[in-house]
Amino acid sequence: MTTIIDCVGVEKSFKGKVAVKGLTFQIDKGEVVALLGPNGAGKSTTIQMLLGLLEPSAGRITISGKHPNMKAVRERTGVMLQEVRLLDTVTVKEILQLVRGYYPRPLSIEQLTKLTGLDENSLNMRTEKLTGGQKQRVSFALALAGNPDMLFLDEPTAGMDAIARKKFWKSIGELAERGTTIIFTTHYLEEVEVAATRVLMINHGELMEDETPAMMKKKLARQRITFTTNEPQHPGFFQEAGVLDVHVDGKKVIVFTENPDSILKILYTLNLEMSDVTITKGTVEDAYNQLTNRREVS
Ligand SMILES: Nc1ncnc2c1ncn2[C@@H]1O[C@H](COP(=O)(O)OP(=O)(O)OP(=O)(O)O)[C@@H](O)[C@H]1O
Repeated sequence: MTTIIDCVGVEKSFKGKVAVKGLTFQIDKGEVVALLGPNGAGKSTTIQMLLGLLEPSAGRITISGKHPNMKAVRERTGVMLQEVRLLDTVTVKEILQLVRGYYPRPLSIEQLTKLTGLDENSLNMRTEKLTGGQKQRVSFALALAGNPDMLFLDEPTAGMDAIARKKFWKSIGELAERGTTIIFTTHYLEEVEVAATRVLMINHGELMEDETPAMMKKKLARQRITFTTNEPQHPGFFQEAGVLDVHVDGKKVIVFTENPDSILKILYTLNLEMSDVTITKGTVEDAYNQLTNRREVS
């Protein structure tokens, strides 16, 4: 594995207020990394430091051994930041051509439209006439214009409709298959399951977890056994070892456990009438909520 991003003991304070604390991680070529954390956790600040737009107050960031704002690094980097600002009075095609011109080996306009879903009609539109969704596509096309081998995406799908988001992650998948290294933030946790190979979880500016989405789910997510019964308060639901929590709502019971198979066997031995039995696997969202709640409480 080739390390591309090396972040060692990175800190950032704004007027004495700490936004990022002692971040240390390495990212290898081809990884698709989700940077997760609640509002204000320090994700955007971290991305801006990785891009060389903000200088760390302490610590060191190198990209393939170089400072992030060196030309050789910027030429290989594509960026979508939260706020989309485009030059006015030019057409989409003109702005794409302009930006392509900065790079030694840009993608063609055809490749860009294919990856981003921009159509002929929007290529000829002036940027100030674009809808929010079209602006997002242009912003994505601008990020890809230089044929980057590293992509930084800060909440790239915020404000996209469901179809646009699907198309976006399909293209990200294609880029990942070609070996593009991708770092993104999102508040849509299902996107983490679809796209990420690794999750870096940040809270209060500190790195809390560094693992795959599957590990995160396995380690943290509780699974649910849901059923309906005439005896929802039966002590057996509450007392079995391996039962983490029980919610009762009328006749409906939800048993939370990490081991649904063995708990289900035990529930059947109680000889109750149980119907509508379902097992729901934990999601990254559940895992994330548990993790955040746990940290807030502790
Ligand atoms: N330019 C700035 N000046 C002062 N404080 C800042 C600045 N940028 C960020 N902060 C503060 O640093 C902390 C981390 O902010 P950051 O934007 O990195 O969080 P985030 O995880 O990206 O949040 P969100 O999910 O809301 O985008 C917050 O307390 C924020 O108010």
